[in-house]
Amino acid sequence: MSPVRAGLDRNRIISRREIEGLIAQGQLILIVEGRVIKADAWLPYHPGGDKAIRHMVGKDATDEVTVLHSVEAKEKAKTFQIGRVEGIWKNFKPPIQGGRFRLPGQENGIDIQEEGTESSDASTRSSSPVFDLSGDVLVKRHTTGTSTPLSSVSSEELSASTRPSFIDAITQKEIDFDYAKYPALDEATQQHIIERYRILHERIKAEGLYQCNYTAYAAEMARYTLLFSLFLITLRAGWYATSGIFLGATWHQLVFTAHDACHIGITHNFQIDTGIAILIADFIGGLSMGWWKRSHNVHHIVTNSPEHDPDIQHLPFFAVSHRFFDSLFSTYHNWILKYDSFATTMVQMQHYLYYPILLFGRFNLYVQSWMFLAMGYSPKKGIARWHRTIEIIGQCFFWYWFGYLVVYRSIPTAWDRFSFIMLSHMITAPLHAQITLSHFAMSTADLGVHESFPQRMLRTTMDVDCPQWLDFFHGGLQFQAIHHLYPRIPRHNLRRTQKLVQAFCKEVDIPYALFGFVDGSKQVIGRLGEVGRQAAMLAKCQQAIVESSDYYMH
Ligand code: HEM
Repeated sequence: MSPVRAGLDRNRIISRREIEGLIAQGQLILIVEGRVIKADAWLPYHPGGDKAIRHMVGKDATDEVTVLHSVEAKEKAKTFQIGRVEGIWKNFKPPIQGGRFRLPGQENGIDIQEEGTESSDASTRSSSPVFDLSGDVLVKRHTTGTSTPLSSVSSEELSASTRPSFIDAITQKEIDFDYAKYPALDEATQQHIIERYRILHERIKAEGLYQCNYTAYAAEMARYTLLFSLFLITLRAGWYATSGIFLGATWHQLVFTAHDACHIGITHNFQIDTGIAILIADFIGGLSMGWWKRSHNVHHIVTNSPEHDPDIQHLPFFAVSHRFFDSLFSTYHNWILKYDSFATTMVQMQHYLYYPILLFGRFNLYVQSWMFLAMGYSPKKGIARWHRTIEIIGQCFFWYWFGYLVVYRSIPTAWDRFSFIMLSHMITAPLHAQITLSHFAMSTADLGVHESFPQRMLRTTMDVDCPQWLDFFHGGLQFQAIHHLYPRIPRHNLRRTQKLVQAFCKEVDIPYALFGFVDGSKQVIGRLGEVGRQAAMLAKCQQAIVESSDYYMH
């Protein structure tokens, strides 16, 4: 890797137009604390993956880079500095998100894209529908308030109407989120939020909240050891179903520590924490730490964005926004999330299928892990280059002890093996519920590139209220909003940090979403039900169109 070339004046002021030109040429330019960073040479080495950087191109990435990195990593980013910018940087929309940029000398033609995606829930709300449903009948609504049944609409008008106009009609009234509750997106307001957020970060550091509570981890270890021992004892005793439950409970609990370690939130040493994460995820759990990091890092940066966040891309089973009806292109998977007839059927029933599907969530994670390792997505250079090899060894180890020694050798009958496998995997379902709970009911709108990082995190993430003695069950994931604001704070300090964040939210007037587990679950089921209802209406509309075309054709 060659950082920036020798003799370059790193403090040269680079104009906005010049930066636009560099990005148009395909360079990975981002801004960190007024420094212009060119990350091209670093990309193959980056432990955070390529997409994390690509989503920051053209943007001020100061807050994302600060909270996702160690101090040393942030210092390293400075070695890729090619210049500086003056004043407050106005974000471009990154190319990966559809931003368009003019090459040098290409002054006319394409407009600078700096306002962000317009295909949001918010923009959908503002467009006026042409068609609507009156009961089960598709009608054309007139501005006068009257409506005409579909059978009276001319065939030209029907064929001219596009699919999105139906989606608009259907989703017009179903938008759940009250955006007026959030601060305005003008520069002064957002800068104020950013300023207070950074001050809060300094306070968090000063109060020692980044220091890991190792005693709390000793208690965690004792719990894991107890659960794992109970799994072995009951297995030995021939109580296979009970044994499966204890193994599942061990996995369920261990995942929380893997999550902490993946965020380098235990020792804060990249290699040690990654080693802990690989031990738990691959060797003990059979899941790929690298797969999880790759998707989770992106999730932290583009939280709840239907096109970009893999954590809400669950078609054909779930759609948390009507925008999925448009068969979106996933920039994470690099494929189209097809909203086909199977998805149409599943999404209409998604609020009933939510919990049953979650029971099988862990099986999906194996598939994702193997795909990740087979594709060789881990960085091949730099500090993370050894991950893939050790993860493949971990997978072999897991299938040896779990698949061969436990399931094949220790359990005698096919039925006992089946019930052991199902129970051990299904018992981890609360974890999947917990992960989805924090985001599924929250906003999925794209409010553009001028929304600050803290506001976006708080708009897209909810916390779960629970008594302190139950913290072990939620494993820190109940403080998801706090965690999204400061992902590397050790888990056992999140409850203390919550108080500070609540005060910050009051100060900057951003609502802090906090629900009990039951209420939060109701919110999620409600959202899934609402989108499911929209899916049913869309299906009816499409059916009506097909029937009316037949009518006109004959
Ligand atoms: C040239 C610029 C960059 C450099 C030199 C850099 C360097 C590093 C390094 C050394 C690590 C290892 C963990 C650590 O020590 O903290 C890391 C991890 C990470 N980086 Fe960057 N980074 C850069 C840009 C970015 C950007 C723009 C983002 C997106 C916001 C990003 C997101 C991440 C994430 C999410 C991780 C965690 C990786 C993991 O899963 O362990 N990085 N980066």
